Amino acid sequence: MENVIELQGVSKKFQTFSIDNIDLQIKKGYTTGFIGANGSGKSTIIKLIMNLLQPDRGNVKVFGMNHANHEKEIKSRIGFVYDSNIYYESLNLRDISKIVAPAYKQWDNKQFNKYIDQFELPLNKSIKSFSKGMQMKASIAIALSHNPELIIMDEPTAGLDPTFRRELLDIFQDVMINEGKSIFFSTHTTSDLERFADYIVLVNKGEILLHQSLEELREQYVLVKGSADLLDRDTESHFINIERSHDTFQALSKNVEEVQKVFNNHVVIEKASLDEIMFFMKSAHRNELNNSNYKYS
Ligand SMILES: Nc1ncnc2c1ncn2[C@@H]1O[C@H](COP(=O)(O)OP(=O)(O)OP(=O)(O)O)[C@@H](O)[C@H]1O
Repeated sequence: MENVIELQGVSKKFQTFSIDNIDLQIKKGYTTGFIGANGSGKSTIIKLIMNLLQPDRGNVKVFGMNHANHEKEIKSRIGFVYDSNIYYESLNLRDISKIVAPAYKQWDNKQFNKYIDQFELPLNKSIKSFSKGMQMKASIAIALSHNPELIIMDEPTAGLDPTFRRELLDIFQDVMINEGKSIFFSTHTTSDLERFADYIVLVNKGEILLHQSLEELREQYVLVKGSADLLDRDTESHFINIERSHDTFQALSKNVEEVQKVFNNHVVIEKASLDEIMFFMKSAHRNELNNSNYKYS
């Protein structure tokens, strides 16, 4: 299967944070949701993909090309929505569209005006008078109006009200029906992903903890709830991570058959939500870092 984004052995070190030797392949024609706690490295990885940051080591390819030799072509084929306003604040949308349009061979002014109408944005007011949600809508309208093959977004639904968020997801779904397009976006709103992502990438402390199809995640991961006295060294080994309260526990497992065999019907087994998978894997990773013998997958 063809990849639109490929990171090979990519490392980037800041003073207090580092990404160390990561590999990541994002498949063409699918929506991939990028999740992880605050400060886990999502924006940094997106900036590396967009060449807004350069890796200390490793290789970043988009559409099979390196930025060093093909930056213009790569950027012209990407619709990029960044988590803060990258346009001049004193300009209005009419001015911005005039500046942006010539940069893209495929700019579609009719489509742009359609989005501006649909998103109820004013063309003549300066961007600085826009609310955060309006700024995000403006970025999305611009990103979608040059017929990009790949849409990369850093928290596009942040600051948007639930009604518009829903509308926007429908727009992205429409865009995806157009064969061959790919979406890669970071979010903290996992319910959005449960509705329309094909693949999920989970990052924690600059490491990719998980990259799987949403369908597989739904099938494999279960949340197990039971009485704490069922736990001992052997039974605990069937879990990725366990959260204990006084006399009960909740735990994440990837192997429902094993759990059923070990605990019979003494535990309750439910499908794990993305939030639960994220929570338990993140703390399993923390335990693993504290105790290098612990293995969570
Ligand atoms: N230019 C920089 N210089 C130094 N440190 C940086 C720089 N950019 C990011 N960091 C640090 O890298 C870490 C990861 O930040 P990043 O913005 O990638 O996280 P994130 O997962 O996008 O977070 P959030 O969900 O809160 O937006 C943070 O600790 C941040 O302070």
